Amino acid sequence: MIKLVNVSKSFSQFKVIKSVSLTIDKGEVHGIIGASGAGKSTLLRLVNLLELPDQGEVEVNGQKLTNLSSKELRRARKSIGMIFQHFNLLANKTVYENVAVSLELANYPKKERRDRIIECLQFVGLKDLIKQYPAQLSGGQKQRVAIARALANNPQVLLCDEPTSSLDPNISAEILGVLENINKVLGVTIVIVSHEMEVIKSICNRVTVMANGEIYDTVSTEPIGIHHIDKSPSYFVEQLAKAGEMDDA
Ligand SMILES: Nc1ncnc2c1ncn2[C@@H]1O[C@H](COP(=O)(O)OP(=O)(O)OP(=O)(O)O)[C@@H](O)[C@H]1O
Repeated sequence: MIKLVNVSKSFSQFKVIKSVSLTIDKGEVHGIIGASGAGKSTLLRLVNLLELPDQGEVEVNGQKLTNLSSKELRRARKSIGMIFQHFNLLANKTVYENVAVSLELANYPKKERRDRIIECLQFVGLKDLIKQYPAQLSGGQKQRVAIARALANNPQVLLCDEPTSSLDPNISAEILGVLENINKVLGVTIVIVSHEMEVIKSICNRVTVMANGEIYDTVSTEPIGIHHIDKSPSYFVEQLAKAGEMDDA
């Protein structure tokens, strides 16, 4: 599904990705974790050629992206969705229009656009907010819009760059639930960059650990499930009481 072969990338003189080879199979939820500056986001952006590699080959869905013309690359990118830590929504467009833009850019048949937009917003649980602007939404709702936008063109792969890092733990859990659903229900292969081990352990079945621009290891894992935190006031009081008991001990 995704194959990187000896991919390297430098910014100025600094080699950020050093001859990395990685294969991700169809249907995986693949995590990429590592310390800050390890090269996780750059590696993810190399998968859809948002960053062009200096060397090496990138193949997605059986197509060598590194061999394509810019027109062919635009077409190939329809099957690769992406979401970001800060959502990257268009502030002057409504929820509906944010999703519509992605279909317009892809020349999706005009007559079918409305149904497709509603379908995607329904999938992420936002059908009732189509007329709102991003500023009127919570962080979790903004990320859901970004997910709907990424899903609109029926991608085979969804790249997620720190998708929950701006969200509180409960909202993170909800977004992870949406991503898990996309993988299970729609069969989309997911690659998720995160510096949070809890996030990676919750839904990933294979994980690449990066260090200094290289792959330190890739391991198969059993997802432990998404941890929803109790939001009730009694839970907070209980936790504070426990902390007090530990201080007394
Ligand atoms: N466009 C760029 N121009 C110059 N340097 C860059 C650029 N993008 C990334 N870098 C540098 O490349 C290195 C790897 O960055 P990258 O964002 O891939 O790491 P990361 O593992 O995702 O880190 P973090 O978790 O902090 O986001 C860093 O030293 C970063 O400063």
